[in-house]
Amino acid sequence: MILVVGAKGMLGQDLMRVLPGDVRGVDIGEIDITSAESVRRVLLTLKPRVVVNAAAYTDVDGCETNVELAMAVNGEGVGHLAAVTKELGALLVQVSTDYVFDGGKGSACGEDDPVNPLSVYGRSKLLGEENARTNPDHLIVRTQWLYGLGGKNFVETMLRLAKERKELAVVDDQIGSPTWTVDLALAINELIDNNCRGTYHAANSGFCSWFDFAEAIFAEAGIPMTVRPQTTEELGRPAPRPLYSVLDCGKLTRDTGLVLEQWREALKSYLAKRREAGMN
Ligand SMILES: NC(=O)C1=CN([C@@H]2O[C@H](COP(=O)(O)OP(=O)(O)OC[C@H]3O[C@@H](n4cnc5c(N)ncnc54)[C@H](O)[C@@H]3O)[C@@H](O)[C@H]2O)C=CC1
Repeated sequence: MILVVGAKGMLGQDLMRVLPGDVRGVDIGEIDITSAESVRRVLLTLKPRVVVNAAAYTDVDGCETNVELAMAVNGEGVGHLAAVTKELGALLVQVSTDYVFDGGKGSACGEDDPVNPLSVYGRSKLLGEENARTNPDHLIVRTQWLYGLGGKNFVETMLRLAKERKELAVVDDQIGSPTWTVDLALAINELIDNNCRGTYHAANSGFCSWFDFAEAIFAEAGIPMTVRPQTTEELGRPAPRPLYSVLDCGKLTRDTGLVLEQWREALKSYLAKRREAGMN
């Protein structure tokens, strides 16, 4: 059985839809990964063959002021999962982030590039990676700029703001790859299926700035909107972000044969799914 932890989150919901076979999901209410006792109880009862951890404290700016919570969920919580999966002889799949990098390289980051997180969130996720590795049977999947049904994300924020405004300022000096949670779930499935172990990058192909992404969202959704470029400094968010954090996903392709679709194609598929689901 595959157990998805954080099954009610944005990625968790798509993992539940995409992963084949006997899949169970747990989230807050049934498990609290910050508690070693809770993790032990749930995992020893269910005895999964694979645990995919999509649970996290994902409020990047919130992490700056809630350091203890960030470390407990994103760091130590993964340690509890690693200890019990190791005891069970189960694979632990840990979802991580481009924010473990500082974005200073200026070209796509490979799995073995040096890490240097700029934010509390990035540091907490890096601790999660280190803790995941205490189970030798682990898979760490770094991804970025996620959007999906049933989650707070940039696409939904843009579409909501479009109902209130005719003009928006969007950051144009952060570069990355917008990634649809369905495509990430497919990549995680391929990695598990191909018995891959260790660290992998998985994101939709191509890259852009948040500004480019906003323009694409409005163009594909057929919404007239004036988008103005803005710098990260002008926006002034609490947590520093890497400026160039494109992930090199070549290892994923070499080891599984999978190339994730171009980000703009994925965006079109997502917008079509939203329409099918009756969202506007
Ligand atoms: N959203 C994004 O743009 C990115 C997300 N990631 C990573 O991808 C993964 C999935 O992210 P999202 O789906 O956006 O997250 P989300 O915020 O939508 O969902 C997280 C889930 O974790 C659960 N959770 C929180 N604390 C918990 C605890 N103590 N015990 C058990 N469950 C708990 C929440 O109830 C929620 O259902 C996370 O590991 C995140 O760090 C990586 C890169 C970018």
